Amino acid sequence: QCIPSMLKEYLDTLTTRIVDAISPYDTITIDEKDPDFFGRSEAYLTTEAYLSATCASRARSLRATLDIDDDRMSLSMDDYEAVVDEFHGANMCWNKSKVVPRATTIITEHPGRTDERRMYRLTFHHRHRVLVEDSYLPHVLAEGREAMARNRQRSLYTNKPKDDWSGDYDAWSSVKFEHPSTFATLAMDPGRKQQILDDLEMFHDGKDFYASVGKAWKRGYLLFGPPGTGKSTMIAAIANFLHYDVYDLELTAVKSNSELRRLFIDTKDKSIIVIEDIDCSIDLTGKRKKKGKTKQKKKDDDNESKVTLSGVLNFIDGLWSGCGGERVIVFTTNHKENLDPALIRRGRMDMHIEMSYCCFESFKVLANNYLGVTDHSLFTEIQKLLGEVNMSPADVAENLMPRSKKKDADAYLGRLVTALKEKAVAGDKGEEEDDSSDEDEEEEGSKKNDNTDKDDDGK
Ligand SMILES: Nc1ncnc2c1ncn2[C@@H]1O[C@H](COP(=O)(O)OP(=O)(O)OP(=O)(O)O)[C@@H](O)[C@H]1O
Ligand SMILES: [Mg+2]
Repeated sequence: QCIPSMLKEYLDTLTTRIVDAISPYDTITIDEKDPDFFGRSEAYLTTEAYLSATCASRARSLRATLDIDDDRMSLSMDDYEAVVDEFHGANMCWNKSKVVPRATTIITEHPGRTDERRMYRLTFHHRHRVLVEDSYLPHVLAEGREAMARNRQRSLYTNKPKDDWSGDYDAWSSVKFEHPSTFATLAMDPGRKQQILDDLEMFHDGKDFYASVGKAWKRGYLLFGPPGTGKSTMIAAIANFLHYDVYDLELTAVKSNSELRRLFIDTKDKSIIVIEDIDCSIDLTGKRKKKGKTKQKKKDDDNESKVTLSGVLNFIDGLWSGCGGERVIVFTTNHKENLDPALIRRGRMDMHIEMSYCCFESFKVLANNYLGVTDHSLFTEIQKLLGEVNMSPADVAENLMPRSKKKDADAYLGRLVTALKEKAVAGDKGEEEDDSSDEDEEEEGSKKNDNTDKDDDGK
């Protein structure tokens, strides 16, 4: 403290030069404070996330933090700890240190807040300099961002009516997204499920590919099928698989195309934008017959919403869709045939996924989910009945739902057999669930279909 600051600076510089001259190691420092903003630098947070996800647990002394709304503690290296990360045969040594200001002149209202500055310092051999700059640091950045995306609390957003918007970023309101559905618990044809997973993985890791072919980094999925076949459940499973936020767009509350554009611009990256029951949300086609419509639908039509088909098409893949990246757009409908072909052509809705009545493979997933049963003497009979009767996975699940803590598989499977038999006797092929008495030609497509893997591609 007695050394004048100019002399100290000179001594520091001299020391650094001497060390550089004799040491074979290079160092890179990543500072906690962002020089341009208050708050912590992105480089520091990303590095911390990378180290926590990869090698920080090897440190003996760890620091635990709990963010507001978080359910579990996150662990990172404690101050003055060091860990070694191996990358392509080279040792990357990470230290965490902190600088404590010599004298605290400001006493803040928050006693816990100090002017301490933490930093990560990466030390590596000089011969790995190119490797570090060209490969290791980009690797740390990419993996760190991925880890941050995995750890963050995800949200479910819904659009507010325009009158309630205030400020610049208030078009959406949100709650925590905590839906438990996953692809493991989703009942559908295993081959089709794998295709969807592969497609999602390709999309998720496809940033460079999309850039190389000059396409905006987004993908559209059309989920269609009768009620209770798992369309909404699939959306939650996709969100959990990709670790994305969900924007549930209520199209009937949007009054104009410009409002729609503004809503789109206000969505963040790594998100799924969902429009459920797109055919009921708005009359986009002009083709739908009016005679069988319910009162509610008629009222919606009378509202003369100014959102037009071209507005929605622009929203999906107009120029504006290029702002930001990593967006998945999902439409659901019970009646694919009512949608305008322009709306669902490939490039807009890239993959058409039919969710159909419960097949035996789907039933096995549900039996395992609900009863923990993978085989049973009633399975053969159930397989035969499911081949004859259309029952939605929602109805099958309801029959398998345990009514007490004691899971009596015999009783619940027996109940399902009875329900299937009753349906078979009634000659009910599932159409009673279909509220579309007004539809002109109802195709066979939405009827019994064990081959859930058929879509327009013939996939
Ligand atoms: N394929 C499925 N796998 C697992 N559970 C399912 C499946 N389909 C339906 N279920 C169960 O049935 C309930 C209703 O399903 P969901 O809301 O996903 O149907 P939907 O296809 O979106 O129906 P709607 O067309 O009426 O919106 C869910 O809560 C879920 O528990
Ligand atoms: Mg639904």
